[in-house]
Amino acid sequence: MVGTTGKTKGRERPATAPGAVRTAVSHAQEEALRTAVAERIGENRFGLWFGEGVRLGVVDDGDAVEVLVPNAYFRDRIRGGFAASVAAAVEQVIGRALPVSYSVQDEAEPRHETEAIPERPATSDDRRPKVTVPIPGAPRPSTAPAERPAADPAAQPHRFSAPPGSARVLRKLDDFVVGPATQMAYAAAREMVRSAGRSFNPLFLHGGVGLGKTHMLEGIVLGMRQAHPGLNVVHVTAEGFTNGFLEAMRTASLSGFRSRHRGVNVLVVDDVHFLASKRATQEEFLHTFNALIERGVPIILSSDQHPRRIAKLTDELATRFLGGMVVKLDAPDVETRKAIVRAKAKARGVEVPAAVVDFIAENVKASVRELEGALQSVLAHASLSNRPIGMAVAKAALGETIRCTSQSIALRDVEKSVCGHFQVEADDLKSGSRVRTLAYPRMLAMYLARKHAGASYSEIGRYFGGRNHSTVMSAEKKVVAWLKDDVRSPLLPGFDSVVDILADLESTLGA
Ligand SMILES: Nc1ncnc2c1ncn2[C@@H]1O[C@H](COP(=O)(O)OP(=O)(O)OP(=O)(O)O)[C@@H](O)[C@H]1O
Repeated sequence: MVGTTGKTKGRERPATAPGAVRTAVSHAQEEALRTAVAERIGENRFGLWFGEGVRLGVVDDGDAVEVLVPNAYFRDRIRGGFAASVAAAVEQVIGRALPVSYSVQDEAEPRHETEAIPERPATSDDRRPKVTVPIPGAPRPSTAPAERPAADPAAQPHRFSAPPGSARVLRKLDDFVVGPATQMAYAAAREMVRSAGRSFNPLFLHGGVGLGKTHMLEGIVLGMRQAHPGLNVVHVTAEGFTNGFLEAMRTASLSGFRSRHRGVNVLVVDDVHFLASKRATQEEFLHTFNALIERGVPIILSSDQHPRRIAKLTDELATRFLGGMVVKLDAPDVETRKAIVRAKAKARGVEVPAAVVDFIAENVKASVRELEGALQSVLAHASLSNRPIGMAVAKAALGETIRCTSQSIALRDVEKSVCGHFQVEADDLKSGSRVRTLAYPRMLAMYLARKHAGASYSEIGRYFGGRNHSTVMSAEKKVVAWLKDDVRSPLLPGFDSVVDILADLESTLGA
């Protein structure tokens, strides 16, 4: 049995051809269509616009062709720029002209049922797309499948929930580019897969946005299925779990909800920070967690915060999350960023000159998602302007982004980041209070503002409560001294030292 809940983010190629929702699509036919389009528009453009996330399929019993794209931008660009080439390719491969429709993946109406934990109620404020994984011809099991060996695990994408955004191939651990900032998390993920939770349990991954947590969870899901084919791996988001729980309460079907979650062999939960402040769901999750841990079921969790820093998470849950292995993913260093850009370009079948790789990696630092976006932007510029991928195009594509990024690490960002981390109000941070819980964060804020916002001592003093420049200078001195002595800090639970706190704040700032 599987769950289908999740969030929408970076998409990969969908697990199932778009045509599968209307009719079984021949893989060979899709490949032929892709080749015919590529021949017409050239490999580079094809790699850019028809690579990851775009599918071509004959649908409606051979009477139409559907191009399934990841978002409206792609739809407009492909339809606007390549409709004639697609139509000609269709005529060549199918032997006659067929109408071609362009659908955005998340907007495509699912027409084929999937096996899924029916746990997501449709609510009016539910902004996330309904997630279904079409399985052409697959029988729909009415109960959780018993553990059974799979002949080819990779060929059974329906046995776990496709997460967020969904009908797409899960990302592999092998495609995760490892650097010093993620080495430990990566090793832990591999070990979790190898030992299926016997070395430690749970595994809790945390880190800032777009740093690869979901990618790693997906890699674990795939790895588990390959290494332990009989296991029932369920992958949900905390939001999905919450919605499922609320719906089960509303419809008096709690026992079904419980048996679905407590009967799994591996539970993977993304974004557990979503449980913050949700007392009843936390209570339910705690019982699920306990039941699984007692049976030795591997649990893998991700969050944007350390368990101790998830606001309003009960102590019971935080303690349990801390009971296995807690590992942080940090922002990649420049060499890793270069390796990531090279890997992403290679995956698209595009050659990017070393100077352009360096330019992107040296200037886009905040997250891997932004790095991917920057590469996409450079490739799109080159394609749309019919120019080779070079420094001129890269600068034109990213100049504005880079300018905005450096300007945006401004005082208010520092303030926001510090307030968020220490959970204090901006007004209090700027107040005259000297209590340590405010004075220490204020000093760190001043230090960061000096280091990253390029502001003068006086500007910083004025901003943080109308203080004079000497206050800022002495705050900076103090923080430098803390760093030098590697002071252990009681300031923030979950962090050992001021170095850790600052590293975390700087990664939030994208510095
Ligand atoms: N080290 C890496 N190597 C290759 N790709 C990566 C790496 N880190 C992140 N990515 C890619 O960056 C994108 C964003 O990653 P992902 O969605 O896993 O981030 P996240 O940490 O879950 O973000 P969020 O907190 O917003 O949920 C994905 O396309 C992912 O494949």
